[in-house]
Amino acid sequence: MLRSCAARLRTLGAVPGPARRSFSSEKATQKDYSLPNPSWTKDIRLLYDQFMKKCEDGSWKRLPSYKCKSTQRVQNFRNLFLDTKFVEEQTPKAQIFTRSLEEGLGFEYVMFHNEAEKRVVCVFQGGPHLQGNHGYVHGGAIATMIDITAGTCAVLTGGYAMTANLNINFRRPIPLCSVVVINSQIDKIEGRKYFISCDIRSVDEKTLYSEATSLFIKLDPNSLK
Ligand SMILES: CCCCCCCC(=O)SCCNC(=O)CCNC(=O)[C@H](O)C(C)(C)COP(=O)(O)OP(=O)(O)OC[C@H]1O[C@@H](n2cnc3c(N)ncnc32)[C@H](O)[C@@H]1OP(=O)(O)O
Repeated sequence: MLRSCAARLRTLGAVPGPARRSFSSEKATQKDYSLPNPSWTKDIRLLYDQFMKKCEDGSWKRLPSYKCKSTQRVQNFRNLFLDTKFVEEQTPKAQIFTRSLEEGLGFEYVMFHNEAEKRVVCVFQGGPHLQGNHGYVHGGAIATMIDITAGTCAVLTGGYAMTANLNINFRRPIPLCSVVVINSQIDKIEGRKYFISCDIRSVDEKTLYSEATSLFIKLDPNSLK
């Protein structure tokens, strides 16, 4: 399975080689990583197209994704919650964890948000550098994807929030390089507490790979002090 996966990535030019073009850090920060790239398989492209169709009436929105964010929301977060010295010294080097691997080798995904339904759906293709057991995606990588999908749902609904609790049942192993759909939904909001459930299914929805419940706490200015 891994060999065919690597061969496919080589054919597509996604495996880095000595002659591979490297982006300057400035360009890398501006590239939207949630758009199709040559490492995307037929399945992820198909789902991408289906969700883009759903975006046409405005009920769903594709969420752009960058290695480093410099939006107003991020600036405000830094001002509210981070020490100035830390921001100056550390944040220029910072990158979003799930965008830190080479194209096609790690986390390939695109998220869509439905504001009315308080849902975020993530279409995810786990590349060969996410291996845990042979041929399968590492549980930590699965947890990461559940966390950012549910976290995005919390943040888009309520503002700055952090994971306080995450419970996952891993039902079936996810084959490396396959495509799965992560569906997250806000179940309940109690004050600053956002209870979000999540499941991961195969493209045909027949296989349930994982299910999770989570608690996100909306940050207040004293949360991180
Ligand atoms: C778009 C971006 C997507 C990002 C997705 C990625 C998200 C992450 O990776 S976050 C990283 C992992 N998480 C962390 O590091 C968070 C560490 N924890 C913390 O900093 C704090 O505990 C924090 C911020 C969650 C809550 O602190 P604080 O704001 O002071 O809230 P606190 O007063 O303790 O609790 C608020 C309420 O939540 C409850 N609560 C807090 N933690 C828990 C918990 N683990 N389980 C159950 N209840 C909890 C409290 O009991 C309290 O309830 P009540 O109001 O009824 O008394």
